[in-house]
Amino acid sequence: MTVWVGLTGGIGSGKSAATDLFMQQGVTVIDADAISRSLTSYQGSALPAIQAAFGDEAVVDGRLNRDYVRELVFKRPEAKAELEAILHPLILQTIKQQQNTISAPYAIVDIPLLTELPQFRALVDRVLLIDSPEALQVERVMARSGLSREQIASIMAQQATRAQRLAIADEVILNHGDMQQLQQQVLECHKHYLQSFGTV
Ligand SMILES: CC(C)(COP(=O)(O)OP(=O)(O)OC[C@H]1O[C@@H](n2cnc3c(N)ncnc32)[C@H](O)[C@@H]1O)[C@@H](O)C(=O)NCCC(=O)NCCS
Ligand SMILES: Nc1ncnc2c1ncn2[C@@H]1O[C@H](COP(=O)(O)OP(=O)(O)OP(=O)(O)O)[C@@H](O)[C@H]1O
Repeated sequence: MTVWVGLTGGIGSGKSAATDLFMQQGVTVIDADAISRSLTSYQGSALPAIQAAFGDEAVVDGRLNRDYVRELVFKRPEAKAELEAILHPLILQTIKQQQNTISAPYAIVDIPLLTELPQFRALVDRVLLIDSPEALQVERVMARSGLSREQIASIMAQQATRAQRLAIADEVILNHGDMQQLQQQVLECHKHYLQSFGTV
């Protein structure tokens, strides 16, 4: 029986950086965000419903017009709820299908909105939080993407707070240093999971 670790954290907290490091140790990672992207990539199965809900501008050249939809959903909570009602059941179903193909002492599901969405919590046995000071989240996302400080703030306002995430976490990696410090914490956490759940 695989022990499922739900890895979560806010925008720019370092989830991808941490999952890359777990994968380097041979740990299997299911990525909810990658599933969401494949559902909305070229001819993705969620696109007809999204086009029906948001209009022709939402789908361009057979794929999701992410700039257009991002503007809509992070400005209007009812639009966000509508997009989530289309995507989340499909993401949930795909994660379950992928979980059924994996056998390991432990494996990870990277779910950015684990704190916000109880239906996703049911997929995992424990929660690993990648925690980062909010100011650092903003700096990292600004350095990585073309998003403005205001756009990042409006996304963060719609995500759980640090305190809410800490309240559901079984393990916490505080990602406030350099990559080497993150790597060291990932290795310690991996060792702890292997000691607790068996060897890979
Ligand atoms: C709104 C969309 C089109 C924007 O796409 P874009 O490529 O610009 O951004 P990206 O997906 O990288 O998300 C940017 C940041 O917003 C956060 N975010 C994404 N969706 C949500 C949401 N529903 N609620 C709160 N934060 C969200 C992400 O965690 C990320 O940190 C896209 O995020 C989307 O389809 N979201 C709905 C699906 C979803 O809920 N995914 C999140 C976890 S499975
Ligand atoms: N400890 C660190 N030291 C230096 N840079 C880091 C560190 N952790 C993460 N970063 C950088 O910060 C940015 C955000 O990290 P990452 O993409 O892993 O976050 P994320 O939580 O997956 O973000 P999102 O929710 O937006 O997908 C990336 O450019 C990453 O390389």
